[in-house]
Amino acid sequence: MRLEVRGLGFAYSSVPALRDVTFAVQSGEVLGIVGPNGSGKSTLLRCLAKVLKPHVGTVFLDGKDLAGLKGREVGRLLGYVPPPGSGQAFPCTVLETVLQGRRPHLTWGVGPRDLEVVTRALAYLGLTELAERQLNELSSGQRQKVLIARALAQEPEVFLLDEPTATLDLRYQLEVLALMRKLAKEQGCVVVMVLHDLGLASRFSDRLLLLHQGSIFAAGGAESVLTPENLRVVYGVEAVVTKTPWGLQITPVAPVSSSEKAQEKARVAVRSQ
Ligand SMILES: Nc1ncnc2c1ncn2[C@@H]1O[C@H](COP(=O)(O)OP(=O)(O)OP(=O)(O)O)[C@@H](O)[C@H]1O
Repeated sequence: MRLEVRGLGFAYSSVPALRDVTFAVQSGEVLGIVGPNGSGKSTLLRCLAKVLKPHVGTVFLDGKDLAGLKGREVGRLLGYVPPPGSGQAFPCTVLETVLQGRRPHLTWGVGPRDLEVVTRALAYLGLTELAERQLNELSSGQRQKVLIARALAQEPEVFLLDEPTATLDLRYQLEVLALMRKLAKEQGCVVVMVLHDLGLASRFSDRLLLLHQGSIFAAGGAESVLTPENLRVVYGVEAVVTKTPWGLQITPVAPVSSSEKAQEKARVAVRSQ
């Protein structure tokens, strides 16, 4: 599987949110998307998930234009986990919600293999005991786990996860991100995930895409993307970046004043010419 994005652009009404975004992710790779609030991360993921239609540019899945794929086919290929707090909790139980993940695979109703996949997904996220509970009776972290379990049950080739760990406790942050790496490395899935935690992003991603005002500001390995210089320009913070055996540790020290930020931007622009 190869997910390729060429010249993608999107605007809400006439306000641009993404400009000329181009990248590709191969089978077995984990791509982390990072960037400050409003930089376009969720919009990009929603374009990849076919929730939004890009105004320009194309998303290809193994060379096929995503725009031309039918719902069922998209459901078998793409597993999308929306960001925490988006959308409403429907009047469904946990089990019913996770079973929805099997829908693109069903022909004659739910079979033993579907139940096996769903049972495994529930167990993996520690949800077995909550299977009969209504979704709207859960905590936000528990609800997030249900949506991740639903994507697992879908057994897609591409996982698109928007802040999957934002509401999870420490253990499940690690469990979910380690599982995504395992699915990429052992089953050849493509994993694209938006993460605000730059330390976790550096640890669990093969490559990072740093978005700034709707465009790709930097792309590549964590050490080349999460430099103090890039963090200063894009996030507007002075930060100390330390290499650890568990990825990079980013310590924000102080905000950069707007005049310093403008000067730094100009310096970077001159250097990149
Ligand atoms: N439904 C919408 N209508 C109008 N503008 C929107 C809408 N959703 C997002 N935007 C705007 O599009 C831009 C990109 O938003 P997006 O949600 O993609 O950013 P993000 O990087 O995911 O931010 P965050 O880290 O805060 O989740 C922002 O300027 C935002 O205000």
